[in-house]
Parts: sequence; C-alpha cells; structure tokens
Amino acid sequence: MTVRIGVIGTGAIGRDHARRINHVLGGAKIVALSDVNKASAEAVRQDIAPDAKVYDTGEELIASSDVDAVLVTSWGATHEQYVLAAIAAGKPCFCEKPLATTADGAKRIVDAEVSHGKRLVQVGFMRRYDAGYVALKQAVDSKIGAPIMVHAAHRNPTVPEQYVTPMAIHDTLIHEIDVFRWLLNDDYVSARVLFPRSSARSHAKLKDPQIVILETAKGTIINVEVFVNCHYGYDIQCEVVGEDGIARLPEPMAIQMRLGAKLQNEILTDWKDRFIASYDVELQDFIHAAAKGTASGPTSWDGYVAAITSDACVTAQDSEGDAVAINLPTRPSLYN
Ligand SMILES: NC(=O)C1=CN([C@@H]2O[C@H](COP(=O)(O)OP(=O)(O)OC[C@H]3O[C@@H](n4cnc5c(N)ncnc54)[C@H](O)[C@@H]3O)[C@@H](O)[C@H]2O)C=CC1
Ligand SMILES: O=C1[C@@H](O)[C@H](O)[C@@H](O)[C@H](O)[C@H]1O
Repeated sequence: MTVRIGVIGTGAIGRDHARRINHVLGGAKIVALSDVNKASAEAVRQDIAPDAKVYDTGEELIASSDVDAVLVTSWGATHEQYVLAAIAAGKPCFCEKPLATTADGAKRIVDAEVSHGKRLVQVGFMRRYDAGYVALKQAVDSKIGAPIMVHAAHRNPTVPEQYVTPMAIHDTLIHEIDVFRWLLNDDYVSARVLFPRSSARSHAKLKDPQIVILETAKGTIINVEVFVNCHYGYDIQCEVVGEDGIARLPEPMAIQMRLGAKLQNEILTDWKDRFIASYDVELQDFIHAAAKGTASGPTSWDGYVAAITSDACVTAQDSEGDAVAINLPTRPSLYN
C-alpha cells in the first residue's frame, strides 16, 4: 500500500519532510499540501510533489478522501487544531514538536486520542531515532550501571531577533526534555534555571546562555546548557554518568584533517544536517504504522509531558534559581 500523505505547513521542515517522503523513503507519496502562505505550498508542489493538490486550508486537506495520513509542520501554535482534526477524522498524524504550545492543549489531544481508543499521533522527537542516541541508550540500559548524572549541551550558532528567552525552552530544550526521559526510563520531578552573564551576541529579549537543571523521580540530576548564540556551530553534547562508568553521545562523523599546521574536525552548523538520518528513520516509522492505520514512536503522552515540563522550566526562568515542582497526572493505559 502507498500511504497518501498531506502536509500542512510547507516552510523549512515541511518542505524537507516532503522531499524525504517523495525522494528518499518508501511506501508513501505526498498527495496534498497546504500553507497559509499558498505560494509556499505551490513552490513545494512545483519542486517536490508535482502530482499533489494544494488545499486552501489544513482542515480541507485533512477531510479529503484522497489523504490517508497527515504531517503537521506548521508553526507550533497551530499544531493543536490540526492534530485534533486528524484524530476526529481517524487519520494517522505526524506532528512536529511541540505537540501543542500549552500543556492544556496537549492534554486535549491526549484526551481525544484516548477517546478514539487507538494511537494515531506520532510527535516529531527525532532524537529517539538517532543512531548515536540509540547506542547511548543501550549503554545506559545495560553497561554503565544506574545513571546518577547527565551533563548536556544544546548549542545553536545563532537565532533571529524574535527568538526570546522562553523559546530556549519551548523551541530548543524540548528535544532534551523528551530524549532524557526516554534515555533514563524516568520522569522529572523538578526544574531549576540558572543564568550566567549573557553573551554579547545575544539580543535584548533573550538571556543566553542558560543552564537548566532537571531532577528525576529516581534521583538523577541533569544539567543542560542551552546556548543559542554560541557562534561556532550546531553542537549537541550528552554524557551520562553511571555507577559503573560513563557513556557519551558520539560526535557526528567528520573527516579529520591535518591541514595548515592544525589538526581539525569540522563542526556542523545546521540542525537539518545533524539529524538528517534520524528524520528519515522517524518518518519511515510513521509511514509503516500509518499503512496499518495507526502510529508508533513518541506519543501524544510524551508530547504532553514535554509541555508540562517546558511550562515548569519557563516558570523556573523567573524563579531566581529556585526549584519548580513538576507534577505529572496518571498515564492513560493507551500509552503503557
Ligand atoms: N524536529 C526538529 O528538529 C524541528 C522541528 N521544527 C518544528 O517544525 C515546525 C515548523 O518549523 P519551521 O519549518 O522551521 O518553520 P517555518 O516558519 O519555516 O515554516 C512554518 C510554515 O507553516 C506555515 N503556517 C503557519 N501557520 C499556518 C497555519 N495555520 N496553517 C498552515 N500553515 C501555516 C507558515 O506559513 C510556514 O510556511 C515548528 O513547530 C518547529 O518547532 C522546526 C525545525 C526543526
Ligand atoms: O527543533 C529545532 C529548532 O526548532 C530549534 O530552534 C533548534 O534549537 C533545535 O536544535 C532544532 O532541532
């Protein structure tokens, strides 16, 4: 079966996912596109999916009998309405992070999916599909003993002026928030945020960098540096300290050069390149599950927990280093 996919939101990542579905992956085809900026959807049709139809609204695309499954890659604040519409239509839906911009919004999605009675939603937490994180998880699960601490960093070379302090959590740290729960088989109980002096490269409305400290139910302490104007590259670091040893996320493959009296390894600058393979694997997983009328991978529950945790971290940004409690509701059995 070829899964007929519609994409809502044809900006940077929507275009890139459309490209991988039509040109890299198997078992699916882009048949529908929609964007509030219709010219953007038309451009993706022209460049990547000449057989696709461009719809005026995401709702019309979801309702179309030509569409089996939906990709939601529009701006975060618009995800909830489209994911709810896809669930109401009974169609598998891949939603980029964040699942919703509020915890209440994410809960509405969880409630709708639970009422539907079957998984339909996969959230775009692609790091769970990254070969380096998968190898790290194997080491954490079976080699280094009980995890005690995690030291991590999420560094972007630069961000635009409209990127403000809470976005370092909702837009950027959200990947770590999800991947550490998965890596450690654990949940969070509190968050703290510390700010060193800001980098001179930061903007007026962005305190950058910041250090987020998360404590888990089993007592692991995680410290993550989020530094989104680090200038030198896109750099994701993660080291787990266990009772018996330490496991570290591998660096992306890079040619080592002896050149100009220097020993050099190139560092990537773009998130698209750093996780290119994991985006392929996560979407192939989505296609396989969608062919069976369901979803796998990161769940709506994971998206909801990430939203609750993000909210706590944003509150912690204004709490002068004090811990903010994270209280999770009971997980519905659909997600066990
Ligand atoms: N998993 C990952 O590593 C990444 C995830 N993302 C997520 O993907 C989403 C999109 O990000 P980008 O592609 O970077 O943004 P973008 O701004 O390049 O593209 C978003 C597109 O959505 C369209 N749009 C906005 N409101 C809409 C609506 N109501 N209906 C239909 N289309 C609408 C915009 O016109 C734009 O073309 C965000 O939620 C972002 O957090 C983005 C980059 C990486
Ligand atoms: O999701 C992403 C972006 O939206 C975000 O702005 C970046 O910080 C992340 O590294 C990238 O993966």
